[in-house]
Amino acid sequence: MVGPRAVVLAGPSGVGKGTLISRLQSSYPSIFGFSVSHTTRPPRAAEVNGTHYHFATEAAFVDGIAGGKFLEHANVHGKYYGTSLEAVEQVRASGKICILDIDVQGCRLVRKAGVPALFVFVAPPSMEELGRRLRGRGTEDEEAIAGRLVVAETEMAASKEPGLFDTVIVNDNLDAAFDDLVGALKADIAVAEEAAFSPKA
Ligand SMILES: Nc1ncnc2c1ncn2[C@@H]1O[C@H](COP(=O)(O)OP(=O)(O)OP(=O)(O)O)[C@@H](O)[C@H]1O
Repeated sequence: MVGPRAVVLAGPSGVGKGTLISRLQSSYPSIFGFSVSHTTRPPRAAEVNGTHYHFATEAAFVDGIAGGKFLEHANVHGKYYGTSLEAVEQVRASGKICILDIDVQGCRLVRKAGVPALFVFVAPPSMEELGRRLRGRGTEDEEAIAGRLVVAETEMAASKEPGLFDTVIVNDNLDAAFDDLVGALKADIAVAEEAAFSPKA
């Protein structure tokens, strides 16, 4: 089975990507899936290799980067994290739509790798509203919020880059944005529903 294409959600921090993703999952259980990331950080107590993360040594991870294994990767406080092409393919092979919540640079790499996906940019109604949401969430201090707002300007510019995003959804009213997202994914959801409800051979 080929399976449905992935959905890539990008957009400034605080725009509501996580909120939209939770809603997709609760409205369509068993249709969406997440790829299992690789990391070089040690497993925590209850974490299972291959389920929560693929735990890797730094040497193996660095080899993987050189070998083009990762669609995107980052080093956070000295530990590597990455999404492998194979992990995304595994979700697709299971018949689910793989959700990728990545930054604009990651989108460029996923495009370049030729991964079949719908590329969605989630935009705020305004920078003022984006700032309000970041403050309202209460998870970052003022300095971090200011930094995120600066990055957001660059991301907004990238959203206009020709051929990068298939659609831009403005998350003003959450219900309307969710309807737009589901509308853009209509055909993909139908493919995944077919896979979920047809008996496996
Ligand atoms: N349409 C909306 N109207 C008002 N508030 C919203 C809307 N969508 C999301 N929010 C709120 O904005 C805040 C940021 O949303 P969320 O955490 O989903 O953003 P995010 O894009 O996933 O951010 P990050 O990339 O930093 O994880 C949350 O407090 C959320 O409840």
